[in-house]
Amino acid sequence: MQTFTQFLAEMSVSPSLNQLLHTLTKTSKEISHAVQHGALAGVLGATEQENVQGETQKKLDVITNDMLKTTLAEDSTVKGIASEEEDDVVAANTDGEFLVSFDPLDGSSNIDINSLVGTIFSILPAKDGELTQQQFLQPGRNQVAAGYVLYGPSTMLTLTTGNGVFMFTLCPESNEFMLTESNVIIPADTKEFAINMSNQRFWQPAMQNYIDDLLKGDTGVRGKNFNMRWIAAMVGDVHRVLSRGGLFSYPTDTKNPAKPFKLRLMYEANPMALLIEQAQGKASTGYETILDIEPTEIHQRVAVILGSRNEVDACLKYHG
Ligand SMILES: O=P(O)(O)OC[C@H]1O[C@](O)(COP(=O)(O)O)[C@@H](O)[C@@H]1O
Ligand SMILES: [Mg+2]
Ligand SMILES: [Mg+2]
Repeated sequence: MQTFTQFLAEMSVSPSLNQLLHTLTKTSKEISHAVQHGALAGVLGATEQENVQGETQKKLDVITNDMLKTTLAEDSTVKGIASEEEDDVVAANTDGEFLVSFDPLDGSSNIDINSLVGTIFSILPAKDGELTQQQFLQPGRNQVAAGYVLYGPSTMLTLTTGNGVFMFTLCPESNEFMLTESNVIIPADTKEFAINMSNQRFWQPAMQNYIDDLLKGDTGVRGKNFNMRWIAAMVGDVHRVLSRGGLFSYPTDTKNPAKPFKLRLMYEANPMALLIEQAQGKASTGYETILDIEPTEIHQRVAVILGSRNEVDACLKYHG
């Protein structure tokens, strides 16, 4: 079984990307350790603060954000950082080649119930000149690498550098990520979907009609029964889709008219969309391919429909 270091050498990624990916994985091992200690370390529960998006920060949101921010700022390949938990972009090294966007702890509402959480990251090429938000506003198609680390029964890293999707499992004895799945391919068809059904009445008619037909099962136009799963952590739901297929969606809704979308483009939708496309799946907003969106703001939100390509196409037909 290959170690992560051996894998990167074989993939012949550039020395700078190799260095950055090692920084990210090293920090993720430390996060995994912090998450595992949970209540023992007194890191569960909320802080008194809100992030720029008006969400109450969990203690571990702040701790994991600081861990990644510190190690990435010390990495000479990193020019700037954008995080869910930072109002603005953070400058690192003037000559750095990369911009790193991340969700330090995805699914953080799961942390207090000892359920799945993860770290999502996206790496973009840096441009010349001063570090501003503008540098980050590149379509997801430009990502040089993307992935996530899932802190579950095993800690797993899922990575693409644009040449397929690879999964690694953290060995508790050696503390090394070991390659456990190569060239992950999502089955084109599925009988499983993931959506927060409690928002049903707030969706657009297209999504209401699509889900209605899934629920009718073999008595409806789809002619087959579907199962439903919802982990409430995108990282967990996308990991299941990559592992056995499925459709995952957080669609447009009118629950809070000021916030029609929930998931963030730069550090949730884009990295997951790259992994999904690299595994031969599909990722759309319903009207636009996620990786082709020209971002206008680092914290912007988008509707997300992703997974098994034939099922995503079936859903898109309802969107006209
Ligand atoms: O609470 P809901 O509506 O089920 O939403 C769950 C979604 O929110 C998120 O948790 C948002 O992520 P954060 O925990 O990083 O804010 C997604 O991971 C997940 O898909
Ligand atoms: Mg998140
Ligand atoms: Mg988060």
